[in-house]
Amino acid sequence: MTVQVEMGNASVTAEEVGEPLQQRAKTLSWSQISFSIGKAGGAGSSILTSCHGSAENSTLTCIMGPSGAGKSSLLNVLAGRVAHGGDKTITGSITVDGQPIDPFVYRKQIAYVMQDDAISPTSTPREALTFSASLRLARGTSKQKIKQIVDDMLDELGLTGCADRMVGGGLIKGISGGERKRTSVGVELVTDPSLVFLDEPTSGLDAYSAHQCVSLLKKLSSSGKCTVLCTIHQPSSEVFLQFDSAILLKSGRVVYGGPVLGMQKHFNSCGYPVPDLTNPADHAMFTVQIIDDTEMDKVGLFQIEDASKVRSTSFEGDDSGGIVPVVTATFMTQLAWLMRREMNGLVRDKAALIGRFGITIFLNLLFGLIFRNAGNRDDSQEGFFYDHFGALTMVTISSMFGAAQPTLLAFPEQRPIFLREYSTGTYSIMPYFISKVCFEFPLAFAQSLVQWLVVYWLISFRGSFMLLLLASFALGLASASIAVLMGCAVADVKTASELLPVVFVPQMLFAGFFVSTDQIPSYLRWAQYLCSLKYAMNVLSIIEFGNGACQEGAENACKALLDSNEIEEDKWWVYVLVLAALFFGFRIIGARVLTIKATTVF
Ligand SMILES: Nc1ncnc2c1ncn2[C@@H]1O[C@H](COP(=O)(O)OP(=O)(O)OP(=O)(O)O)[C@@H](O)[C@H]1O
Repeated sequence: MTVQVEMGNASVTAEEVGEPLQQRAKTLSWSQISFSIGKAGGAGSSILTSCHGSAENSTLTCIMGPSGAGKSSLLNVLAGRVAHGGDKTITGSITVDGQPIDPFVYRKQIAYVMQDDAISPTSTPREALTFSASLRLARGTSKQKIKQIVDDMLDELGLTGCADRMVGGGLIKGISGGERKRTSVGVELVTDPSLVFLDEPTSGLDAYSAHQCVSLLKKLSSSGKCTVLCTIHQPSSEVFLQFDSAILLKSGRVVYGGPVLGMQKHFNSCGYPVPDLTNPADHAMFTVQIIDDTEMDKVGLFQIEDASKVRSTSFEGDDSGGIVPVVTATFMTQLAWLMRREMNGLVRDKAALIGRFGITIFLNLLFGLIFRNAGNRDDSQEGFFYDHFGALTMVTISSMFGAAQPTLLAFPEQRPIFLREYSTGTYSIMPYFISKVCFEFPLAFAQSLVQWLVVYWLISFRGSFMLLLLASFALGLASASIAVLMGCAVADVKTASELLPVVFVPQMLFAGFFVSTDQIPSYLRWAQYLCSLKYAMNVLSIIEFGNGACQEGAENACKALLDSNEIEEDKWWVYVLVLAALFFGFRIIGARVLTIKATTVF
């Protein structure tokens, strides 16, 4: 069957778009929704208690209430984005157009726009929407159709003027906050959802942009394409009156649920009338915060669900433990789109690129000038030998930080984007990591090449240029893997930066720079097996001080250096294998950490 639907100015068929476009705006109702954390019935464990309400077909509904009232929790429970199981208990009944649903099963049909705009800063709104549509619409949707859908959506969201400017974020200048929010909405809407949920869509926007944002949601819902439900903090009266319905929560209970114009009547009838010329939303928010729950019960301010409308429990959570995304696009399509985005990110974030190579050149020039000719002096003299070793040490340490630091600083910024996209089934973990590695390899190689071009002849290293370059390239990749794991595990750049010394400084202790391995207490020596710097240093020491490169007359010093750090020349390949294992091992653990996080992200 072909279903004809309107998409902005264009008319497309369900078959052409490839999505089940018979999904039109739907009515979502819920009854007796309770959500608790901790042992059932335990004190203070209840977050939502017997909540009821509905978001009627083609309407705009807001969930409001004081901070901690349970707005986001209710939205997440309705969206199936909070996992039942473990210490979380969710019960109640949810229906879509009268049919009971399990939100865990239904969640893919609900577009969910998170509070923070997790969009790639180097993408343009057009690219962000095209990326989402290409990976989330059904396979076989033609490029032409996707272009049409994206163009229409940009037009509808008022983004045509900035469609080809970068979204921006961090140090990258981009479109305004309101435009970014609309882009986030568009990224979800291109999948043609019948229910759209937004968590605090106006947060961080000025009064005008907040009004514009809600106007847009109103336009979307009243067009009949979708039903919109969002949480909101303290709306102005202009914003409040744009909503069709409001649900007011306090302490996880419903104070009011119904048409916005009925809220005033509810407060009037309970003895707390809205004064003239007062925003009813402000009055409601102030009133529920100054009256305690016992008094609210007494005066009937908490709305009890009409007994005739109470539905028996239709789900009790499936104890699925989290979201298991279903990816629509093929592996190659995912990889191609991710690679394209990585490429754009690399080329467009010029500051990051200049910083990375600029710092590498500056530091290595400094080492080169300080240790000038250190490799050509008489290594049989202890002082000269240690200058030579010191030069190798400094260059190696800078290799490690040079590769790890940019990754560590960039990854926490990309993490929320991954979590959003992975949890909505945009792509799976494998193409994501492959696309990252594909760009990291040439970048890390180029960085090592620049480094050794600067220092090799200035310091007069004795080992083979190519081998020294390859060893520090391997170190760069392995160190970046540790940074990826840290970036996967922590939520923000600040925490990542604070953790940097904890992870990398101990590596220097085990690498034999300051204390030889045989001096480290045996019960701590195991830690060296996790240190990429240690194994890279083993390889680099063999290349620079091993049999082939050691100066005549300095053989004893070279041998003592290798022996004291337990470096065996014929085991160089073992050290290379350990570096490869660390490279893969840390990345696999990082991927696992991220996917676990994505299943419980809400
Ligand atoms: N995973 C959780 N573990 C423990 N407590 C939680 C969890 N999620 C929510 N809560 C608690 O439930 C209550 C409601 O939280 P929720 O985030 O839903 O409130 P909110 O109304 O959206 O607040 P805000 O407007 O400040 O975002 C809060 O007291 C919060 O601390």
